[in-house]
Amino acid sequence: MQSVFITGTDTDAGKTFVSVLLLEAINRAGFRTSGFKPIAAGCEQTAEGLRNDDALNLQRASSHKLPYNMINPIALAAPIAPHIAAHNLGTRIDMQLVSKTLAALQEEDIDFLLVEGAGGWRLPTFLPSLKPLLNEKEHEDEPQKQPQKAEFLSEFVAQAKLPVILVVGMKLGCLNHAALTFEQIKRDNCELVGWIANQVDPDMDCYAENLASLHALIDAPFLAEVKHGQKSIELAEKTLSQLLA
Ligand SMILES: Nc1ncnc2c1ncn2[C@@H]1O[C@H](COP(=O)(O)OP(=O)(O)OP(=O)(O)O)[C@@H](O)[C@H]1O
Ligand SMILES: C[C@H](N)[C@H](N)CCCCCC(=O)O
Ligand SMILES: [Mg+2]
Repeated sequence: MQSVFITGTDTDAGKTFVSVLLLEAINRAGFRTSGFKPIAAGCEQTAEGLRNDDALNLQRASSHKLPYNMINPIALAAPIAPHIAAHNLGTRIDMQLVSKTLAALQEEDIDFLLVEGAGGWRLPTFLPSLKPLLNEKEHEDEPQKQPQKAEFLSEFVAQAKLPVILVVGMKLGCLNHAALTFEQIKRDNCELVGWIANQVDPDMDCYAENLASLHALIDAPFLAEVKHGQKSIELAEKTLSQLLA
């Protein structure tokens, strides 16, 4: 099975929009797919539990049907940075659960697992700098613990050796975001399968020049261009075999 991590130049770059089109294209080519949204912030309370739109969209677009908890193990209600949402609940993001769920998914009978990040590449999963949790006072007399270090979702991607696809949300500011993200993925020793230009802003000035500038900035294969409102994506044979290698 091939697993791929979808990152973006920012939140709202179109990771979910593009992921759904990718899953549908790979389904059409006859492969068994599943989406995975390990960490989702911004959920509705339902009778079944917390539900996130990204995870539901990925679940719907997957040809291999799995229970919600496997598609989205960390579901946080507040639509804010996930580590802050967790902190405000007096808890922290359980990355062990994320790793265990990934391992379980990789045991499933599927050809392609698409893992959608949250926000951009350097999404924090834990930061020690937030003010102490309310119940932390009880532990004041305990010996000082080891200083805690910042943790990022990109570390999980590197540890799991997930190849990465970068979705560039085509809007003003994306050149800087794309260049920084590209450079950091390389510095983190992750494999960049390629990048996708996603036209989130239908009225972007000088779209063609911005696209040409991205080609100059990102030294990785250009996989696809997704126009605003595009309903499906055609993947080149080469791209399909690269994704499913
Ligand atoms: N090519 C497109 N055409 C039309 N609408 C788009 C396109 N790409 C994204 N959008 C819309 O832009 C919004 C943000 O896209 P999306 O939710 O996919 O971003 P994201 O990167 O997944 O964000 P998050 O960090 O919350 O996961 C959504 O309303 C989505 O439907
Ligand atoms: C709530 C939002 N739609 C995303 N799910 C989370 C975006 C987190 C961004 C964190 C940050 O880099 O500032
Ligand atoms: Mg999304």
